[in-house]
This record gives sequence, structure tokens and C-alpha cells, in this order.
Amino acid sequence: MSEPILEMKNISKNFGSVIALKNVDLEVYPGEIRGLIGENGSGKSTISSIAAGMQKATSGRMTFKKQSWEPVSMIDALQNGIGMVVQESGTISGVTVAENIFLAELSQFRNKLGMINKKAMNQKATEAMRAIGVEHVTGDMPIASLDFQTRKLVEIAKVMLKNPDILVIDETSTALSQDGREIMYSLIRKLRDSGKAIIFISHDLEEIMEVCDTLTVLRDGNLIRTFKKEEFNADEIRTSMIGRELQGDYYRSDFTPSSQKEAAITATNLKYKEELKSVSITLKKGEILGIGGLAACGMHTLGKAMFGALALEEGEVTTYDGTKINSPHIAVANKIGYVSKDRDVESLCLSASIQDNIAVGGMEKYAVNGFLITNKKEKEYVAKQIKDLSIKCSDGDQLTSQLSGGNKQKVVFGKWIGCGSEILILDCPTRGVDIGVKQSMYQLMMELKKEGKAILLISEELPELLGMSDRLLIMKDGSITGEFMRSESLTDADVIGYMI
Ligand SMILES: Nc1ncnc2c1ncn2[C@@H]1O[C@H](COP(=O)(O)OP(=O)(O)OP(=O)(O)O)[C@@H](O)[C@H]1O
Repeated sequence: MSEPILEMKNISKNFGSVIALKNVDLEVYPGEIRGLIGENGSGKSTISSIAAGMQKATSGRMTFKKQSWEPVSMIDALQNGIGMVVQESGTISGVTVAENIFLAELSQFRNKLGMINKKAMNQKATEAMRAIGVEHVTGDMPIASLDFQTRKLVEIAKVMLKNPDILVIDETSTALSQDGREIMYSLIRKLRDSGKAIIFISHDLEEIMEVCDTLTVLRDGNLIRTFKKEEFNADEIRTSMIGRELQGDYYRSDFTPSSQKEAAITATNLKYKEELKSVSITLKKGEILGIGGLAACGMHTLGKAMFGALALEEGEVTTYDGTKINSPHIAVANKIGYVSKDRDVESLCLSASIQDNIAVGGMEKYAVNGFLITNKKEKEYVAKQIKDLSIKCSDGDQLTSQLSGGNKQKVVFGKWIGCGSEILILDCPTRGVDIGVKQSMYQLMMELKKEGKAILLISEELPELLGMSDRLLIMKDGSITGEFMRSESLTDADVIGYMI
């Protein structure tokens, strides 16, 4: 075997009393796609972000290309050969695609008078996007005009421009739909074939087994085992991830579509740019209505519209009693909850505590006599959500920004599930969440369905949609192209043709 390109020895990382990594040894080889898998909070982002210069280890040492490796920042690491695409949003909103890509390197576009040649910069950024196979994005576009998936692709283009020796991709697949994933897979395979190394983090076991050559399992900050391709076995990997076998049903176990007759919420003739072209849907009480499609099909926009968060050009959203939902404020007052795909921007206040984020949704539930909010009641309510969803944290006072990605997602889920929403709009609710917690979320959705709650499940993951929906709508180019009822015989192959 060749020499490792990166050696991490005895790496430990503490955040106050939280031990994120304990004496981890990790070696990465040229020409290898190394998968990292483990439950939420097991240390995957921490170990890879230490290698990529985002933070420093508490102890341990690293060698990269046979030299001692002590990057002082992500930019420093990227310029010297290790680039990382982070799990959270890694772009800056107020500027263009080109300014995001060349943020730390604007000087190369300055002329003698010190002015930036924007035309040249935009052109280079457009070329960087083309180089990774994205045709529809140009350097002059404001980043805020792009959806979540496309912003992720801008981050990938930025890192790829440096032709890194090691590319770290932290839980990015769930931010991408199938077309975006294909772009990413083809890039990392090309890199691997040219002798570079990739560290690939994902919670999708099937994906990670397909894409990676070797797979390292982390649990509670410990490296448990590294599997070679020929040793890949889903059950064994799962067991080493969670330290026990997964019991019970993963998705729901029945195959009969069911719902009440009464509509919970109806969208009529929604029009918004090219994203919604006269879309009408009815979600019934006690129904899980799945919405699937490729990233730009309009499904995420539909979720926003149903929550009243969009200035529609035409059409309206009404609840069963005729209330018009035309602002998030009205939606919340009418017991509509919304988990946005872009959680850090739209669903969480990162600078606030877990308690403040969760409690805000459930005030009505824990207020004494309907209006008196006591600190004790609020704490009890939040502690229950933390326990039910196994949110890995020190306590409710911890800042949300300090949580691992999957644990942030649990906070958003807990906020809306706990507060007695009658209608739940869940846009990629299990994004970045490990399989054990995913299973609990699915079972929780079933309980809510049985209580008569209506759930709009927007997802990029077909197995999740097929596994959970009573009815499934497929969207393409802003329109609904197919409708399927739950059935044991319904497969990916039946619906994919309606997406592309
Ligand atoms: N800045 C921070 N302050 C305090 N604790 C932190 C901080 N960053 C990470 N942690 C903690 O370190 C542990 C490991 O987190 P890490 O993000 O590496 O997990 P992960 O395996 O990547 O999880 P996920 O799958 O949810 O992304 C978690 O318990 C997390 O809460």
C-alpha cells in the first residue's frame, strides 16, 4: 500500500466539558475515497474540520504530505492542499457567486488603480461552475437568488478551483437532489482516479457503501473500526455505529393509504415565477402527503408557500375553516409548523440557546392557565424534547450554534412537533440525522398521523417518500407531474420518470 497522504495521530478535542474526540488515529491514502459515518455528535465534522484548518485539536499531531500539518485557517488549509465543503451553509448572502468564490483572493482581479475587474472575476467564476458541470449559474448572480442546492454547488466549485490533494465533503448529499449528487459523485470519482483523496461524510449507508473505498466508523468521539470495501456489510456497519442492533420498523409497516376525509389545508392555483405554475394540492387530516422531485422542481417553494412565507403572484392557501394563510404569523397562529430545508437561516436562531429555540414553539402547551409562563415549566418542556429526540448537548442552556448538524436538525423538529401543530410542513426533516434518530422521527410522524395531524413531507430521498407517504406527488418544472397512492409494489422506478 502507498504511504498515507494525511496522518492524524492521537487527536483529542474538548469543548469545555464536552469531549468530541478521544485519541483518534486516522490515516488517509492517495487515490482513496474514505467514508466517515457515525451517529449525530460522534465527531465526524470535528475530526475532518481539524484536518481542514477550521479548528485546532486539543492534543495530537498531524502530518500531511510527510510534513507536519498545522493549518491556521480553512483558507490556509485550502491553499496548501486540503479543502472542505461544510455541512452548513458556507456561502455569504449579500454578495455574488463570484465574490463568494474569490472572497479571500480579490486582489488577483485588482488593476493598477486598485479597482477590481468584476468582468474578469465573474468570467472566472462562471468557468469554475462550468468546470464542475453546472451550466445555469454565472459569476454575476447574487448568491441570495440561488436555492440551497445551488449554493452548495458554488461551495464545491470554490474548493475544486484549488485542485486540492484532499477534498472533505461533510454531509452534503442531503442538501443536494439527485442531479446535484451525480455532479458530486462524478467529481469525487475523477479526483480519486487522479490520485487525490476524499473524505466523505454521510448518514446514508447505502450511498456511502456505494461511493467509498474504505469506511471509518466513529462513535462518541472514538474511532471504532475501519472497514475495507470487501468487508462492507450494512448490518455490521450499523451495529458498530450505534453499538447495538436497530430494533423495530424503520419506515411505517403498513402499505394501505389512509387519511380522514376532511381537508386540513388546500392550495389553489399557486403561481410563483417559474417555480409554481398553477399548483393545486389538498392535504387531508391524518394524511402524510409526500412531495418529491429534483431540486429545482418547485417542491421547496411549495413548502414555503403553504406556510405563507411567499408573496404569491396568484392563488391562495386556506385551512379547513377557510382561513387564508398569507403570512408565517397567521400560519403559526393556525397551528401550522414548518421545518425549512435551510435550517440555519430559516428555522433556527443559532445565537440563542436550545431552550429558547424549542420553547418558542410550545408556549401555549406549557403556559399555566394558558398564559402564565414559568421558567420551571419551560425547562421541563424543553428537557422532554431533548430526551425524546436524544439531542446530544450539555443542557438546554447550550447555544444552538455549538451543536452538531444533526442535533440542530433535531432542535428544529422538536420545536414544531412538540408544540401541538395540527399541520406540519416538513421540508427535508431528516436532513443530516443519523439512522437511529431517523427511525424515531418516522415513528413520531406515524403517531402524529394517527392523532389526525396532517403532514406534508417534502423530501429529496425517494426511499423516505415511498416508505412514509399515504400519497405521493411528483413535481417537475413547477408543476405536478404524477400522483401515486401508497402501495407495497410502488418503487423508485415507477416515479423517477415523472421527475426528469
Ligand atoms: N463549538 C462547539 N462547542 C461545543 N460543543 C461542540 C462544538 N462543536 C461541536 N461540539 C460537540 O462535539 C461533538 C461532536 O460534534 P460533531 O459536529 O463533530 O459531530 P458529527 O459526528 O459531525 O455529528 P452530525 O452527524 O450531527 O453532523 C458533539 O457533541 C457537539 O455538540
